Amino acid sequence: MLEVRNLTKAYHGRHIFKDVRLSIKQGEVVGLIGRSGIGKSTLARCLVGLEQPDEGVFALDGETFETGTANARKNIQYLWQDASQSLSPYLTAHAALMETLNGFSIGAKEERFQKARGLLSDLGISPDMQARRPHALSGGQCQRVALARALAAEPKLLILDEPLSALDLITQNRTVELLKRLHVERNLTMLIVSHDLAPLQKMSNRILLLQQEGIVEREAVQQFLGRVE
Ligand SMILES: Nc1ncnc2c1ncn2[C@@H]1O[C@H](COP(=O)(O)OP(=O)(O)OP(=O)(O)O)[C@@H](O)[C@H]1O
Repeated sequence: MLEVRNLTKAYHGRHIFKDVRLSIKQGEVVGLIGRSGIGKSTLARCLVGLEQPDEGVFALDGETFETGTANARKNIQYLWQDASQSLSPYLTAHAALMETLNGFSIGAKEERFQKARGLLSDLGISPDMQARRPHALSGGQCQRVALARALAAEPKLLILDEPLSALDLITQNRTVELLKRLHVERNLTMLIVSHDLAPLQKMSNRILLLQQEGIVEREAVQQFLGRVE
C-alpha cells in the first residue's frame, strides 16, 4: 500500500538516515521504535511533506506521489505528538472537522455537518464539547478531536507521532483501546511512532526498529531488546 525507497535525510551535512526502505500493507498497524533522536519523527514528517527529504521515492497503492501535495495530505494524515499542534486555536472541534470535510470536498455538502457531528460523537466528544475551542478541552479530548479530524479526511494511512506521551496513564489506556477499535471497525492502516515498546506491542501487527543503518524488522528488534536487557 505504502512503499518508500531510498529515503535519505541530512541536517547540516549530517545524515539522520540514509537509503531507508519502508513498506506498509493495507490494514496493517506498524509500530516504529528507535532511541530518542534517531530520526523517527523526521522520518514520519518526510512521509507527509512536513520535512523535505534529500532523496526518496514514495508510492501509494502502486502509484508514485510527491509528498505534501493536497492529494497526498488527504491520503496520509499526520497527528502531532501534542494534539493541540494539530488543531487551530480559533476553531471549535466541530468547525475543525467541517474545515477538513469542506477543504477536501468529502461527501455531499449537505451531509457534512452531520458527518462531523457523528465522527466526533463516535470518538466520545459530546455535542457540548464539539462547540468548544481547544483551550477549553483537556489534552485527551484534544487528541480525540485531532483524531476525528484526521479520520474526516478519509485517509489511506494515518501516522501518529508518539500518541501516548502527552497523556496520563488512564487516558493512555483509553487511547490504546480507541486505536484498536478504529483499526478493527475501519480497517485503518496506521504507522505509530513511539520510543516506548510496551504500548506499541499492544497495538501493532508489526514492529520496526529505526537504527542508523536503516530499518530492521521484529525478529531483529527482539535481538536488540535482548542485548539491552
Ligand atoms: N530542523 C532540524 N534542524 C537540525 N536538526 C534537526 C532538525 N529536526 C531534528 N533534528 C535533529 O535530527 C535528529 C532526529 O530528530 P527526531 O526528532 O526525528 O528524532 P526522534 O527519534 O523522533 O526523537 P524523540 O524520540 O526524542 O522524539 C536529532 O538529532 C535532532 O536534533
